[in-house]
Amino acid sequence: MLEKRLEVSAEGKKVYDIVIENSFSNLVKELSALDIQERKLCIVTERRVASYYLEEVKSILEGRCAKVEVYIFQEGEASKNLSTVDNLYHFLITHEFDRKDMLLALGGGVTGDLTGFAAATYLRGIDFVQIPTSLLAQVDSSIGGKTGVDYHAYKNMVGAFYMPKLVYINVNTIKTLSERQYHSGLGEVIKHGLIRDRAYFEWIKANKEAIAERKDEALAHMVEESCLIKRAVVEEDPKEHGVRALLNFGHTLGHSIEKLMNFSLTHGECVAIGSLLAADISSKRGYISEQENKEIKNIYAYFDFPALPKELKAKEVVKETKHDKKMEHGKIKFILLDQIGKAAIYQDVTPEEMLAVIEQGEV
Ligand SMILES: NC(=O)c1ccc[n+]([C@@H]2O[C@H](COP(=O)([O-])OP(=O)(O)OC[C@H]3O[C@@H](n4cnc5c(N)ncnc54)[C@H](O)[C@@H]3O)[C@@H](O)[C@H]2O)c1
Ligand SMILES: O=C(O)C(=O)C[C@@H](O)[C@H](O)[C@H](O)COP(=O)(O)O
Ligand SMILES: [Zn+2]
Repeated sequence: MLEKRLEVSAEGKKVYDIVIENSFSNLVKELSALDIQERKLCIVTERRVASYYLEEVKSILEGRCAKVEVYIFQEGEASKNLSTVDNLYHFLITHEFDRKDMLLALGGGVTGDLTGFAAATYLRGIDFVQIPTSLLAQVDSSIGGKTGVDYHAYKNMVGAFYMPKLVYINVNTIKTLSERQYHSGLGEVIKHGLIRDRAYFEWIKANKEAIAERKDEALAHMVEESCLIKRAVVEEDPKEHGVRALLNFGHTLGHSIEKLMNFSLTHGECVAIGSLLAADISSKRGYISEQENKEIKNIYAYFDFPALPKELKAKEVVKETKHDKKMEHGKIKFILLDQIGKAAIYQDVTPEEMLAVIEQGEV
């Protein structure tokens, strides 16, 4: 039985727990600590996740709170927009949700991001809980309070920093993910090793078969280690004034590709492509060695990440980076690797450097 608890603090005070288990058995106990007895709960989820987990989660909550409502939307990044949030607001209003009620985000990063944003803004803020079911959401998006939606395909353009009251992870839900979506989550997992923790990167390399086979021990270790890394960064810099930008490694070009491909590639796949390109720039600058760059390429190759789509025009990919949220006074804050396990922010990466690594066609 897996039972881990990581406290997430801000300014020295605990804000919420990340509970890592391998079932939903303790979900009610954890929610009861948030006084759900008198509160209405709205499970926000999407069709695919609902087909796997809604009945189980709903049935264990029924009778434990004032009422359980369910709001279901169409799965996929194309739903992460204001229109879905608008429909959710309408649902909450017509079902008379008030400030004491609570939203539960049951699903991947799309569900967590949009539910968190609705919670941040509905009635100027109601409580919400993250119940992440994808690997990506368990290791990354459910932690740290970045909530939001895409706006006309511009990634996460509208949002708020808004903390959940609890992150409840059932690691076993990873088992029902498609191969593609599982690998997508590994895009963020490898990022954690690259930016912050060489030993974790080495562990990923040494355990790649167990990771690929989704062995219980490998999943438990990977989710916990990534949560520890993400927690450390967001505790240090909750609102991305500094070090939190390192979590954006691979995202400057990754988000451009995600938008230009109209979400036909997943977020994690685009982050992986963006990470390989950022590693190439780091290598060309002599920050990491060719050998280190090869090690990075090998691990992404092992997990079969897609190549940069041929139909993309390098100039358009670079142009799109102008909409990055890390832009300051017209200068992009680009994350490069000083070494494996150590990333840094650079404000002098030129469009030509980005063009060169895209056009060299090695990714
Ligand atoms: N807020 C943050 O800090 C943060 C961090 C990283 C990514 N994100 C955002 O997260 C999103 C990507 O998250 P994602 O990859 O989870 O996407 P997602 O929510 O679309 O889930 C991916 C796919 O997996 C399916 N799925 C989810 N859980 C499942 C399960 N247990 N079994 C079977 N299928 C399951 C979903 O139906 C969907 O088709 C992007 O929008 C990205 O921008 C946010
Ligand atoms: O938590 C963070 O901070 C991150 O940057 C994590 C990223 O993996 C995530 O994709 C995030 O949503 C990107 O943020 P954005 O501010 O670039 O939209
Ligand atoms: Zn990401």
